[in-house]
Amino acid sequence: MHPPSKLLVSLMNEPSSNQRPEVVWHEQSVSRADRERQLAQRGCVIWFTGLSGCGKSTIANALDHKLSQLGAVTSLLDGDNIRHHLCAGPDRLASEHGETFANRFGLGFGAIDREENIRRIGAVAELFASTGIITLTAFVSPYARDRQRVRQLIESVGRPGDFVEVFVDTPLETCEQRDPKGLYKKARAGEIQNFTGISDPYEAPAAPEIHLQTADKSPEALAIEIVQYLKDQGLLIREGGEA
Ligand SMILES: Nc1ncnc2c1ncn2[C@@H]1O[C@H](COP(=O)(O)OS(=O)(=O)O)[C@@H](OP(=O)(O)O)[C@H]1O
Ligand SMILES: Nc1ncnc2c1ncn2[C@@H]1O[C@H](COP(=O)(O)OP(=O)(O)O)[C@@H](O)[C@H]1O
Repeated sequence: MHPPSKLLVSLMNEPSSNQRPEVVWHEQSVSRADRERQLAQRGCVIWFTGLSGCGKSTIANALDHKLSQLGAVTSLLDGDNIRHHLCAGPDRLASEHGETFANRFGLGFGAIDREENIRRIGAVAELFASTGIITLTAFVSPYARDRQRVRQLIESVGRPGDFVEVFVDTPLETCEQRDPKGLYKKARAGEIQNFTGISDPYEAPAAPEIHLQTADKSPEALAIEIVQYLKDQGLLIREGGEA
């Protein structure tokens, strides 16, 4: 009886598909604590949520600037911008990737598309926070369950308090008066479907870490409220600079 050939032995030892080990997590030699020590700050996610036009991007930008002045290392992920690439819609994907791919991976504004949008950016924000970066995210993120899932991810990988939900509480009437992109007008005219606040729901946070009452307050003043919270919570280890 000839011994089995080397090829046969290797095939016999090849794990079958249902035995293939799960995706394995690789520990890194540089820890989160190492990175945060180097940056002299705690990685965290500052999650802005609110209606379109409520001031998320403006306030997040003002906060980003103030944190930068304090020497903090930050990143700002903005819904509109992210929907150009990572979470692009089918229209943006079709020419490069084809209709099938675009319809499968392109994101619109239906509930399940928003769920995926927030899931993706929550995962990206976790990667940033785990490298010690103070990560600002500005997304309508209208569904409480989607935001809660991101909170659970961030705080399970890090610790409670690493997810700071900022409710930018601007009344719908004010947002509609502002309407900087003319979207409310189009939504009222039925030209846009699933528009948050008009033809789609917005679930206000029940217990956000920061509830910004924006009426008669400048973006700068609102950003300072957030800086103060971060200092009070010990998330801004580094001091100095004008907040
Ligand atoms: N149907 C509908 N509903 C809400 N918003 C809409 C819609 N269509 C386009 N836009 C523009 O897209 C921006 C919201 O994208 P987000 O990724 O933040 O939305 S979500 O978190 O997935 O709900 C949002 O940007 P901001 O105005 O800066 O919030 C809108 O300008
Ligand atoms: N605190 C504020 N006071 C007055 N206007 C504001 C304030 N915050 C934002 N705005 C204005 O409201 C409009 C929408 O702001 P934006 O940051 O784009 O909102 P969002 O990102 O939530 O859609 C912009 O024209 C902006 O200049």
